[in-house]
Amino acid sequence: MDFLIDAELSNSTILGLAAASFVIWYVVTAFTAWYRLRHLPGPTLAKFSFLWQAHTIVTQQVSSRYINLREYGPLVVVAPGTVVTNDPDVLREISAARSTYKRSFWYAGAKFTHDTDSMGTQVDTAAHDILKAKTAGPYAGRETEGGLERAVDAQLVRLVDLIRRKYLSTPNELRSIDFAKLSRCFTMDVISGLVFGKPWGHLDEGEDVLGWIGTMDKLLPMMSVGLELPALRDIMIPKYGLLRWFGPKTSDRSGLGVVMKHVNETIRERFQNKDKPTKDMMGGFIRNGMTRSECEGEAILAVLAGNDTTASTIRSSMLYLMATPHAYARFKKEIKEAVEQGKVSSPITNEEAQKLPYTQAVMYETFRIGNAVTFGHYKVVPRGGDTLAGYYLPGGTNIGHNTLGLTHNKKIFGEDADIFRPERFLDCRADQKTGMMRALEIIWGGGRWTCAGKNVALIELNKTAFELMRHFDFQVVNVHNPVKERAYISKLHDDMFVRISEADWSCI
Ligand code: HEM
Repeated sequence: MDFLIDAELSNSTILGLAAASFVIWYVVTAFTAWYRLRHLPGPTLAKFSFLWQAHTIVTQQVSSRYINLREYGPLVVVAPGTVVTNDPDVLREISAARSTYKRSFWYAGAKFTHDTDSMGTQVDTAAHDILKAKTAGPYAGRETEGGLERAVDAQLVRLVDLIRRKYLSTPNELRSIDFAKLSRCFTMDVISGLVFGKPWGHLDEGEDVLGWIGTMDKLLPMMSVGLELPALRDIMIPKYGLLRWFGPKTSDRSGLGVVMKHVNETIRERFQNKDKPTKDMMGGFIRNGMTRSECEGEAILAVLAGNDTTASTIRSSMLYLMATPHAYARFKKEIKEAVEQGKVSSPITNEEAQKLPYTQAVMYETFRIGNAVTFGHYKVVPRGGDTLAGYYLPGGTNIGHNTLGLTHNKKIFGEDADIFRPERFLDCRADQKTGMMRALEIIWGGGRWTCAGKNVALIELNKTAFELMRHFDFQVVNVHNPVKERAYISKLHDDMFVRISEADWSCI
């Protein structure tokens, strides 16, 4: 009996000791984190705890809170040992070609499988650079039949055709369509067509054929919280972490596993038929010596990074145009004149689009205010520390993009930075325009970390709004709730119902 009481006592003593150790550990680490960055501004809770970020994401306050961080200045503490900036010069400096900043472990948190790293999740700089070099040609369109532009054009033609077939409204019939989904179908077929030479078929009938869209809607919120909490990353990502047991698998009946299975089977066939080279990105990856597992990782990354980012910007362009009558009319007028004067092909070429001032202003204003990326992409301050924007940052500090803050930075974009006004790129001094363009440029990341799909995205953005407005007119169906937006590490949209009708030029 005495023996049992002793055992109970010692068990509760052990529990008590463990709890006390945890509290001491937490207090010491929280104090140390605060002490190291005590000279920097930021929300008080964020200086001691990751709760500020977790709360921001879970309560859907990413957009408002990250934009309002501008009140604190260029560098703001958002979590222990973690700073974000809305200053494009700081971002340019840390990502410059010769910079010694490395990626933080945050990037590894975006892994879907424990044993595959892609260029997007690889935190070792040398290993990242090797993958970047092997994928550079394919991403530049050097391996694509007819080049990147022809591949985008093919999907644009299918998008216009799908709208004519299924979604065109007339005075006698309202065919309301969720443009949030339609825009994702378009970018999904662009990227799958580029990677595999044949689109997955989202634009055949406007359906989420592999279930990717629905899966990402569920996964992104969890992924966004997981990325920001180091403790969670530490139990998920390592070799024997939870991802190994609970991550998506090709044997799954739904979700990401289904897409992975499809991707992996296509790649297996490619490797079995290596003697029959193909003119697409995957063919290029294989010719550049990438292993099967590397090809699998890069294919999923391309779909992940290349789908909703661009789709989100495209639907923002349509939404902001519909909500801004003068911009809608002015854009239409430029389209009408360009077509009548024979200045543009069908579809418009990238080069032609770049010569149309208002088309460019709409594109850049949408890229600014409707950008899909919000914050993150942390790099680590090298040992010895660094001084940025006048603040000393100790070595080991994570510093990341506050893209929302940057795109709403009033010092760069003007006092009315919170509204959509394409004219800001036209009615301004040359130096102001240069400042705005330089700020937008770093949204893609800089140096070795620059977005690999930037050229693809810019081609899509240059053409899509122009072609849609050339053929059709758009109207918001639900004016009280035009769209449901959720912001995580990137933005998600649902229920953006629009009425699309044949373009009516009589009032332009
Ligand atoms: C509006 C559209 C897009 C935006 C705003 C965007 C933005 C970004 C950003 C901020 C990064 C990370 C930079 C960093 O780590 O510092 C990135 C990386 C990446 N993006 Fe994009 N992106 C877009 C479209 C695309 C498209 C269409 C593709 C594919 C065709 C793509 C493929 C990638 C890849 C593969 C990476 C990883 C690059 C690396 O690890 O070096 N992105 N993108």
